Amino acid sequence: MASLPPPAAGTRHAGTESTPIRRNPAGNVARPMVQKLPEPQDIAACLEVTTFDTPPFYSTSSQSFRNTVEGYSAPEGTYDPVVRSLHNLAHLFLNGTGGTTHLSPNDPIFVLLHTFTDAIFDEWLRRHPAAVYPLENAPIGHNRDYNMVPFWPPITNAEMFVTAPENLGYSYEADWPSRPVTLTEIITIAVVAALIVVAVIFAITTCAVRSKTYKMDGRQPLLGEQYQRYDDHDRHSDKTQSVV
Ligand SMILES: O=C(O)c1cc2cc(O)c(O)cc2[nH]1
Repeated sequence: MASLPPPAAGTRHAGTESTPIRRNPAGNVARPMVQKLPEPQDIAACLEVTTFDTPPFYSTSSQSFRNTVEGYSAPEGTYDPVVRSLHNLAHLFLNGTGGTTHLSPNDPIFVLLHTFTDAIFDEWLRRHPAAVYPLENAPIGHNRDYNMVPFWPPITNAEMFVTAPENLGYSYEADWPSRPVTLTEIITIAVVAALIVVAVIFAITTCAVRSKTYKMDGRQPLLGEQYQRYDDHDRHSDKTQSVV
C-alpha cells in the first residue's frame, strides 16, 4: 500500500509550497487600528463584562465576554464591526503568518497568545462564579453539553467551563491590571467628598456658635440643670443684701 512520504523541508503534505514564517509587527499601514497591541486596561475592562455569551452567540454578540476577549467587541463589551481588540488585535498586529487565519498556528507566538487568552478566561471564571455557558442556540458544536470537536476522548464545553487550578491541574501566575477610574466615578467621589466637607464645616460652625451663645448667657454647661437654675437665681437676686 502506498504511503505518504515524509514532507521535504519547506513543503507540506498537501503538496502545496509553504512559505517562511512572516512577521511585520505594526506594519499594516493600510489599517492603523491594528498597528498597536491591546493595552492592560483593555484586559481590565473585558474582565468586567459580566455575561459569558449573548445571542446570537456569534462574532456580532454585544456585552459578551466570549466575543470581547476574542476581540470582535470593544474591550468594554460593545460590539462594533470595525473594532478589533484583545486576541484578534494581537493576531492582526503580527501582520504576517500569525495574522492569517489557518496559518497563524505556524508562528510559535500563537501558543503564547492563546495561553494568555486562556489565562484571561480563567481569571474571568474566577471573578464570575455564577456565570453560565449557553445551553442552546450557539453555533454548531458550541452548546453547553455538546462535545468539543476534535478532542478525544470526548469532552463537552460545560466540562471545560471550569477554573483551571481546581479542575484541570494547572494554574496561571499573572498580575491583572486594575481598571482605571472613570470620569463619572471621579465626579461622584468629588461630589461626595465636597458634601462631607460642607457637613463637617456646618457641624463645627454650629457647635462654635452654640458654645459662644451659652457663654454669653453666662451659662455654665458643666452644671446640672438644677444648679443652673440656682445660678440664674443668684444672678438675678439683689447681691447687696447679705444672706443670713
Ligand atoms: O480579522 C480578525 O479579527 C482576525 C484575523 C485572525 C487571524 C487568525 O489567525 C486568528 O486566529 C484570528 C483572527 N482574527
